[in-house]
Amino acid sequence: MFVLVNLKAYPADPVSVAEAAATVDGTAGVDVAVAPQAADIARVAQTGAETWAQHVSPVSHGSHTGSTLAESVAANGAVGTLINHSERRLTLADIDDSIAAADRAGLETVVCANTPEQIAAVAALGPDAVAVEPPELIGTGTPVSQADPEIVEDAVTAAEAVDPAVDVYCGAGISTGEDLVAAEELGADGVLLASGVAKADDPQTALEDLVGQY
Ligand SMILES: O=C[C@H](O)COP(=O)(O)O
Repeated sequence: MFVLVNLKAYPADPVSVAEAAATVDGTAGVDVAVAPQAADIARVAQTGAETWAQHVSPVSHGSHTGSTLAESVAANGAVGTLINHSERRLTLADIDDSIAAADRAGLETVVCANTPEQIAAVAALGPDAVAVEPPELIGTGTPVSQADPEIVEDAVTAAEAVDPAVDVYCGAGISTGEDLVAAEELGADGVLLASGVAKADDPQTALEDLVGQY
């Protein structure tokens, strides 16, 4: 089971969370990675935690002020990237170009989508994985696996029909080991989570509990 902890723009200390993630990584068959702000990628990667970008721009080297270059995040230690997170939406053409940019840089790709229909569309673009997240549940603490289990099952079916090689993750409101088990039982290969760890009083304990309860 893969767990990607997205730190978004929360004020949690990215290095402390990464150190905690590195400590629990691999426990009970759970692989834990951290996606910090782009500016924090290098120091997060230096902790030894598996480090991801939250976004890469659909561009290569050139005149693209303000971009997040896939080659740059890879050079600073990221091994993968989210694309089209619900809070960083892209056009379908830009999703395609961001996947191409990530592929050029050797980054793994997880493309997010809101619905099973969108999951089918982005799975056709050849990412390593897709992630379904109902926006209305993000940050609520109500796990998608409880509030809308059908969307996870339908996303798994939709991705499988397009490309069985594409892994399927789910996210929104996930914070406990029980949520991980529920996601897995719905067919997910992993989860995205954020507030359950980044906004916890003690992110290390939150991660230890998450993995310990799985
Ligand atoms: O990338 C993570 C997701 O948007 C889930 O966020 P959440 O765990 O705060 O609901």
